Amino acid sequence: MASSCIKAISSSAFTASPPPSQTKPQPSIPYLLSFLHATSRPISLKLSRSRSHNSHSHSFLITNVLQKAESSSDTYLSKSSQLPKPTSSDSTPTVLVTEKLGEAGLEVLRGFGNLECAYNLSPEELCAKISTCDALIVRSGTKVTRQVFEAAKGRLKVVGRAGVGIDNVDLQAATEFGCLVVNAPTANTVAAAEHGIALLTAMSRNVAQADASIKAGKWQRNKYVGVSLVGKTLAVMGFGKVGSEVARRAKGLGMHVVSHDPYAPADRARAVGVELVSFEQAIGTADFISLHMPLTPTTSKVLNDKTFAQMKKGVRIINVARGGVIDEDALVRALDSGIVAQAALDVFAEEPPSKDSKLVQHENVTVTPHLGASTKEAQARVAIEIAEAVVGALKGELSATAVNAPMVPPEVLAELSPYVVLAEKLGKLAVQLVAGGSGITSVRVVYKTARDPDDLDTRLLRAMITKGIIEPISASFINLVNADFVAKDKGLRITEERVAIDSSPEFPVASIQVHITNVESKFASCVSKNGNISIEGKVKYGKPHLTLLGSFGVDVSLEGNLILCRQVDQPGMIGQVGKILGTENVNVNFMSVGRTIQKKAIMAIGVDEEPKEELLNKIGKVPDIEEFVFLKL
Ligand SMILES: NC(=O)c1ccc[n+]([C@@H]2O[C@H](COP(=O)([O-])OP(=O)(O)OC[C@H]3O[C@@H](n4cnc5c(N)ncnc54)[C@H](O)[C@@H]3O)[C@@H](O)[C@H]2O)c1
Ligand SMILES: O=C(O)[C@H](O)COP(=O)(O)O
Repeated sequence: MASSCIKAISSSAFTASPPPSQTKPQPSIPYLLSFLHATSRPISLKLSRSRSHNSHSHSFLITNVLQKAESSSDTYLSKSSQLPKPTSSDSTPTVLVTEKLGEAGLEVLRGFGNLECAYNLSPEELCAKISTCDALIVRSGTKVTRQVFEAAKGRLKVVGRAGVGIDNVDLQAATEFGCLVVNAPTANTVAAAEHGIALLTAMSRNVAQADASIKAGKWQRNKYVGVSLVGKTLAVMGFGKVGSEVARRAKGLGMHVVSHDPYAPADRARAVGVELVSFEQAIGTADFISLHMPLTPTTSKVLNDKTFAQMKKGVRIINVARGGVIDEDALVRALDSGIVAQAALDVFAEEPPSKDSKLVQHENVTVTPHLGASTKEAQARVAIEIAEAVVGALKGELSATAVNAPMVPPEVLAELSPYVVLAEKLGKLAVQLVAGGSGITSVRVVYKTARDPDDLDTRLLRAMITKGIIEPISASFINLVNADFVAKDKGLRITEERVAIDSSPEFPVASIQVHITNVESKFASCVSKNGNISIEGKVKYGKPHLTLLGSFGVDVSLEGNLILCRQVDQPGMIGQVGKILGTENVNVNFMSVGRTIQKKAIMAIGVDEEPKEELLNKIGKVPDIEEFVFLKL
């Protein structure tokens, strides 16, 4: 039974991590140190202060006292060069850089240990070399696969991605092999936004085509008449770091800017003079569409035959996000039919694209080879940021830009592990209940527990709720280290409360509640009396269960996918829905009907596979089903 004692754990969770560019060394954490340095001998270190190339901050560089003299030179290798013999003594860390990195970052690395720059390595060459390296720094062109981690034989401790997207790093394998992955999430934002604007303006005035024509000896003034930007509508799809910077700049060009981002706070958009609209409204009204969402299962091929057909004839598309958000074959068809007048693309589903790609060769398409982050300034910032993050990680410091890491002592992790799964699922579920267009800014988490505050470390649970909420809608990867930083960056405030209950403290938490405040829901039944989206979960028999949805008590195992229906509480409802699922061969793994409130009930159905849209439509048409929602877990 809940006692009346409610103790606020933190009113704001966002005091821990400054932005990466201002990050100073954090106090070392013993278990992280042992995690990172499990296989190496202790290093004698001294701290030296150096001016960072980022004019806002100073940084501490680490110099190895014992090895400095012999490790100051680096080795540049090309693909054809002989692979080097191992360069490090046991105690001097070796950092391998496999793609062009700014000189300022290389300088930081030289000051730390052995530096090797070996560009254009084949996968085999990378695997052959990696067992001599403690850290690896890559950009988007190097695939850091499971084979690389296997070949590292436990020596590789850190992978640094000099940029945002880490789709080229096998995170699961990195984690399995105990290798920390860090990135530089903000350093190239402006560069990517500027490239988006460069493509927008170049495309609208046929700059690339006219340039090629004149170089081919032609003078085609009539052929390359362009279109004006002023007064035209630009739809920014994804109002995150890059999207909001593009919007700001497009406003300066006199464009009318709307944005679709189901998860962006409306006030942040309003501050830039941008209206958040639905997906259909955005693509249906735009003269130009600029893509800035991450590549996730939800955004994969989000521009396809069906969505191109909803666009204004003659629309123009810009993509500096990820190639996979467009169905490239469908784009060729849309270009051929004239629905899309022009496209300007920096990114491709496969990079580099094949030489005879119809899309690349299309006369109405302008392409660049993934240059979004490639300005001198951005590359200098990225290089310093990633070099400092890698050096910090090799020293065992917490990193604000870590994207994976077992940061909790194993015994605590073992005890919390079912609650960790529950926390992530609750976050994932809650975010899917938010109606598009209403940004999430405030989340309240309530833990019912019999434990003393000192015996319950909620950082991991909070991080997992944050992960569940943010990861499905963002390019960000969340863990204990970066959860608060990312949440703050996205304008999401998470507060925690502990409700003391009078029972055995054997289990860390009796239940976890997640309340999302000030949003609209796409499933009214999950809104509690105080107007919040409210859900509660418990661990039962070691498995996560949903136990409360708004004011309805339910009991549903959080596995597979979930269909929630609100219905009139009367016999025969389960049979009707079950029959529809059965006819379509959808396997129901559980079903539960929630408590009756004013002759209403909630039916929760767990299904293994994702039902087709037609099937869901059929459920929606069952008489006396008042609302329903499908949720992916
Ligand atoms: N071309 C380049 O060189 C280059 C450089 C930097 C970033 N990028 C790419 O640009 C993209 C954006 O990067 P960012 O740093 O702005 O990331 P971000 O996480 O700051 O922003 C992504 C935004 O997309 C929104 N979003 C998620 N799902 C959506 C959906 N279904 N519809 C609409 N919006 C959705 C999120 O709410 C978020 O606001 C990423 O794919 C990144 O990899 C490319
Ligand atoms: O994700 C990123 O940061 C960009 O796509 C840039 O990639 P790059 O480092 O290969 O230029």
